[in-house]
Amino acid sequence: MSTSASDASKGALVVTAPAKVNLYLGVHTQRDDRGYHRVDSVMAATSLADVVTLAPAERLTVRTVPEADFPMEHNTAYRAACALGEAFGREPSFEIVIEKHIPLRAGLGGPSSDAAATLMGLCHAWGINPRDERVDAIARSIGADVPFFLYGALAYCDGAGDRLREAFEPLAGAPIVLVKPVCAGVTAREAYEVFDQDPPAAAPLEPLLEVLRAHDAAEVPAHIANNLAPAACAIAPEIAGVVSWLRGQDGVLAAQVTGSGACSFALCESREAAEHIARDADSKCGWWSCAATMEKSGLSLQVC
Ligand SMILES: C[C@@](CO)(OP(=O)(O)O)[C@H](O)COP(=O)(O)OP(=O)(O)OC[C@H]1O[C@@H](n2ccc(N)nc2=O)[C@H](O)[C@@H]1O
Ligand SMILES: Nc1ncnc2c1ncn2[C@@H]1O[C@H](COP(=O)(O)OP(=O)(O)O)[C@@H](O)[C@H]1O
Repeated sequence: MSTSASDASKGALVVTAPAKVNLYLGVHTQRDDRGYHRVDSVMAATSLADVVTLAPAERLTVRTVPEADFPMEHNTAYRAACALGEAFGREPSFEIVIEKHIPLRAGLGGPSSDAAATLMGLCHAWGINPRDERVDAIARSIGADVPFFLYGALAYCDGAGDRLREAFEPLAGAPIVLVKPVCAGVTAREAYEVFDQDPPAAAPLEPLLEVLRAHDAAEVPAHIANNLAPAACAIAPEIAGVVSWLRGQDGVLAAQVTGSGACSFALCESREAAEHIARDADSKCGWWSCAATMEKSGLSLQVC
């Protein structure tokens, strides 16, 4: 008989793994040694989250609920556990169960957040400082966005998007709505490939950084930008329809594709507006949607 996520949580570590939105994404044409693009990325953790439970077991297993359409060995949580075990000479003998709430191929950073949650859980179990530079190196080897989730809730990262440049006081509680059209989704790899065919210039970054340094929430919507969005829309044209629909809704301050899509987000005037838009996106358009807020912290760990 298979165990449910709640059975597996007894005597375990439970890590809340938030989704992110890119308040700003500026992709540049320069690449690093791995072929990764240089990016400027401002990411914010949200209240939408996966739940990653790690329970001691005879061997490493990773299971998602609902079940994933790809092998366990490809799961970022599995790869993170193997890499950390190898680096620190430990056997990652844990049953890891990921309750998935963050949609796949959405630009919401689910795979990265799950990997970061796994690293945080194992660091706790093994008495490793998550700020250890070996942990940071493993994080960025799993995915460019993984370090962000280990850093906090609102941060500017550069390099491949994997190097913390500046952390800001979070815009905690700011209402947002997430909307994803019905489509197969967009992977980061596909979006960067299409970007290379005709790279649009990045929007100015500094105005948003200044507004975040001043914690001037009212000015944030004016500076939301993403020059990977045209590539995402070329791959899944439904995304452009979602963004323009969001921009036409009452109570929307700004709307943009998050990361490589296929999800978009809108900053809203109020929670009521975000909830109303989420309901309409679902009932009138048949899209996946979620009213959420920006979070005051990133990953959070509980010992059960
Ligand atoms: C686009 C962004 C924006 O935050 O996120 P998502 O939309 O995926 O959430 C990130 O740059 C994605 O980060 P992440 O999803 O961790 O990417 P990875 O798994 O490391 O990389 C997947 C593939 O994307 C491309 N890639 C990624 C990052 C980068 N700076 N340049 C790239 O060219 C590479 O082809 C790489 O093989
Ligand atoms: N824990 C995980 N959660 C979701 N997807 C994962 C996970 N581990 C690996 N993947 C793989 O990552 C792919 C999505 O990657 P990507 O598009 O870069 O992420 P995002 O959802 O942030 O846009 C999925 O199609 C899946 O094959």
